[in-house]
Amino acid sequence: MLELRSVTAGYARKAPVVHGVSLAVAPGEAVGLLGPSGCGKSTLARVAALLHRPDAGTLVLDGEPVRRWRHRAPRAQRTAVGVVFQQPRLSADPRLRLADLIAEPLRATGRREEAPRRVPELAAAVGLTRDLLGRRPHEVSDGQLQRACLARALVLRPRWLICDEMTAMLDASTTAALVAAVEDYRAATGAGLLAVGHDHTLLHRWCDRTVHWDDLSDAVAGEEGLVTPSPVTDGS
Ligand SMILES: Nc1ncnc2c1ncn2[C@@H]1O[C@H](COP(=O)(O)OP(=O)(O)OP(=O)(O)O)[C@@H](O)[C@H]1O
Repeated sequence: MLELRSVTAGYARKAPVVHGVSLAVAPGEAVGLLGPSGCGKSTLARVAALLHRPDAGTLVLDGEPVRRWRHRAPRAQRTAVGVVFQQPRLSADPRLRLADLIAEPLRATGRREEAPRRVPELAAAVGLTRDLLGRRPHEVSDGQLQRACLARALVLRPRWLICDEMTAMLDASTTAALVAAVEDYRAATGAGLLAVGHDHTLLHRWCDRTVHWDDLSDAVAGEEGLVTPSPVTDGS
């Protein structure tokens, strides 16, 4: 399970943007998270991806509470989660050719020898042709770069995938191709998915269930006795 338990998070201790939010994704399950702009979905997605330490509450990955975040997180936890953001240009090193961008996590985890096999495999899975793999981000379209970012997110075979508005800036055919690539990956590996977005129609079609931001806070769930807040104890 990927469990967010009573998570409070934000950018200033005294003014959190996420207040006591709980959400669980089961292995193999696809959960869509809907909510208005600015409510805190991306912040919660970053907590789930171990990129943002919550002020309170717990992230539990496959039964293990996460105690350290970002580069301090244990490698096994860090690599269990793949993440794709809305704007590929903000998350892609402009100096890297797409092939190297896809292979980046392999190099970072000492597995660079897998790149010659994994990069072409993933390029085919996300619909990137060979010539595009030799180009740098400024030489490809947003859709092509997002395909490479999805391939990068999958290269370590994560058990959990977080797609934060992955297709928000893409046309219908690229959206369909990326969703199909995620679903093929999930069918092959049993990975769970948290897909964040605004597009009700897409998320309803894509996911096993969708949840709305307004229904996630403990103030709502607590009425049913579902959650107990627990403090973050360690790490940053
Ligand atoms: N790095 C940051 N520093 C300070 N405040 C931030 C930062 N990132 C986001 N915020 C603020 O936190 C709040 C929640 O932002 P977040 O991006 O999580 O919302 P969202 O629901 O994902 O919005 P959208 O759907 O528009 O992407 C917003 O008020 C935003 O201005």
